[in-house]
Amino acid sequence: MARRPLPRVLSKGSAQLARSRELARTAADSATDVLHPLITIARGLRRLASAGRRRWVATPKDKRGALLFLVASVVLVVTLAPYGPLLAVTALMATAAWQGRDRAPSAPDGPDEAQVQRLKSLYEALVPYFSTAEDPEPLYAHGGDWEDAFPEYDFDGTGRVTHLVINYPAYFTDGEPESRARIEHLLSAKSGRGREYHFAWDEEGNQLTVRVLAPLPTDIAAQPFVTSPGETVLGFTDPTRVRRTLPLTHGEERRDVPPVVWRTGIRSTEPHLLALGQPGSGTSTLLRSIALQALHHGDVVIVDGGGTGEYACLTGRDGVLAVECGLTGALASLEWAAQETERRLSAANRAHQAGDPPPEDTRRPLWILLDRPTAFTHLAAAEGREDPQSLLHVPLRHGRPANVTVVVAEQLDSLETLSAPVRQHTRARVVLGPATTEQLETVLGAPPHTTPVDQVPAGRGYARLGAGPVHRLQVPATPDPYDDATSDAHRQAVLDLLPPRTTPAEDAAPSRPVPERPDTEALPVGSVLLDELPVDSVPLEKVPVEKVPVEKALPGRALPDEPSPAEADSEKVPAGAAAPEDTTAAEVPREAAVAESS
Ligand SMILES: Nc1ncnc2c1ncn2[C@@H]1O[C@H](COP(=O)(O)OP(=O)(O)OP(=O)(O)O)[C@@H](O)[C@H]1O
Repeated sequence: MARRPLPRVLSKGSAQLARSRELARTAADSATDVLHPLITIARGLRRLASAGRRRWVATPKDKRGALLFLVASVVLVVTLAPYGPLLAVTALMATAAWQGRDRAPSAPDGPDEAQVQRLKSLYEALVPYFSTAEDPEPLYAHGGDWEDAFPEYDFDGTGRVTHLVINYPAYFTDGEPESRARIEHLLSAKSGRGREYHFAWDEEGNQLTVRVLAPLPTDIAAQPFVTSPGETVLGFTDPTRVRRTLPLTHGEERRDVPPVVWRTGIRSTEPHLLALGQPGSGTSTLLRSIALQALHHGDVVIVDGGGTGEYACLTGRDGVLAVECGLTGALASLEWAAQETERRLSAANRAHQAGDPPPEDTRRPLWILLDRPTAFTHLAAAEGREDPQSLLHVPLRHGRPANVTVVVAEQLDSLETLSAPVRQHTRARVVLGPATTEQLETVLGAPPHTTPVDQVPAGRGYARLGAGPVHRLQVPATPDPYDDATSDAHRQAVLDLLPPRTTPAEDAAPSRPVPERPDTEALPVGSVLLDELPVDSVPLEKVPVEKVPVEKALPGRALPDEPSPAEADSEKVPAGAAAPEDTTAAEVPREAAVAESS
């Protein structure tokens, strides 16, 4: 996002201030140049005086008389000698100038021997890639001159390259991803592993700029972010691609960090998101972070296929319509969400035709957050029931004008099990945790311009909004507050963001009778059913895993004792059981449109 311009008065004032500062700086520089000899002599006199004082203090008291006599004799001789005072003052000034000279060792002009060795070895390593036998004047040749090839370089304190500009011949195939990847791999290996490098290819100028990226901050906790409605902070990134910053607090400290902001709603070009990662990479944490932000302005339905109760803290909170951990509940909630999307669309259409603004009840954002939906896919196939993913088709396809947003978190290995609409309509993408370049490219649709590192902290990865640039991403720490391993500060940060409970804890005791409810089919399309449901919850500190069972509230439905899908997965699905047809469809190419996060 472009920075908002300063008000005119302010920007004019600051321009004048900057000009005055510049003038003052120039005047000070000129004065320093003119007065430099005087400054040097004054510094020398000061040094001579302090040396004299030291000498006087160091002289034993009984010898001070003799010393004083010697000095007085010299002064007398000098005074009486022809031109003596003049010569003495000249000698004193010369000595002071010598003593007052700047003694700081001047910085070496070029690289030291070890640095030259590093640059030479990089140059030699690049020769096979940047030379050809037909080139009459090769820029790269064994034993050749590296200085023409590397016009700019910088090293850190340990002597490793931190910035390098590389000239390469025009015939190098810099338009081919494979050729680039080879060079990038070689440079990151030769410049020192364990760091992340950013590569900027200037195809016009035949120059490659390599930069070492500072690690992204991993200590940013969940907190209220300064964003507009419709903006969700996915995490934080480098300042190179994103010019906007968000003011954040970190304990006592305040700092500005560039965010990756995802825009949803009617004008969004990537209204739904897919987050993928290895187990434990932090996709559930990302979903929790999104849920906490979504609850500021909207309602949330959570479908948790992982079945580990990671969203229990949201159960019964204001705006949380359901937290489903079982197949029956997931199906009921998603069916309702599909109907609600249709209702909103037709209500908005009727209003458009009547020339009215969209009705109020179609404007409040509705978020459908699914964690590991493929766990339900396997379970549904084993039980011969409908795949919950098939119910996402309507919200995915028509969600944008209806203010319905779908976020899916899944494990990388299950990408193929995601249904075609999920892969097609989720144009905002996130990959967290370790991933190969091929996996990143498959999910994001483009390779990142940085090298992946071996050790990735939880919540670290890449994000791409539509066809925009690939950003490095660090998700803010938003742990499950009921997890024993969560630190007190992080737990409190999440608890502070939770909306109040809609259902008081005492009312939501497990013994509370379930009210009589009509069957969903009998309800008028769009009835807000879920937010009136009882919440099986007990006081915060006692209950980690409770859900809002839609099915309990629907007397018409059978209520089997459901195992968590994760368990059922392993128990009921025979190894190699085929998934339903639509879930094994070949990878649909990602049509991307974009959004720049900044
Ligand atoms: N952004 C983050 N900052 C700090 N810690 C994180 C972050 N993301 C995740 N973690 C920590 O990493 C661990 C795994 O996170 P999480 O449960 O979100 O991963 P996951 O991908 O959903 O894994 P699984 O599918 O196995 O549950 C948790 O202990 C969590 O607190």
